Amino acid sequence: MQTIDVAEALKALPKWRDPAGDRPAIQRDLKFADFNAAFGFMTRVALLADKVDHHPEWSNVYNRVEVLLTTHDAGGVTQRDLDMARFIDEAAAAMGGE
Ligand SMILES: C[C@H](O)[C@H](O)[C@H]1CNC2=NC(N)=NC(=O)C2=N1
Repeated sequence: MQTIDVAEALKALPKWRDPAGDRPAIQRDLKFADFNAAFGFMTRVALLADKVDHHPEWSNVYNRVEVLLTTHDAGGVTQRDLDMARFIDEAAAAMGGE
């Protein structure tokens, strides 16, 4: 799949940033009211991720979730990451995350 320049991808995703690691990727850092809301968000995302076989790299500490998206096979950010980022933004909003 064709890769998309990270800076270009971020123009359409105001809540996301460039993690500036060793691979091209996009990242969003989220905070929820509590663990229950954070894990509810992760559950929503996990169900879609497995369905579409595109999985976030993420970590959770209590009410915080860090999500990184990249497409391993392509070695960069692709449309699949942008689609997942949009879903994540919707799921985060639904669970009161910001
Ligand atoms: C074999 C399987 O299709 C691949 O490993 C999938 C699984 N989930 C994935 N998730 C993400 N984020 N990037 C991938 O390239 C990817 N590849």
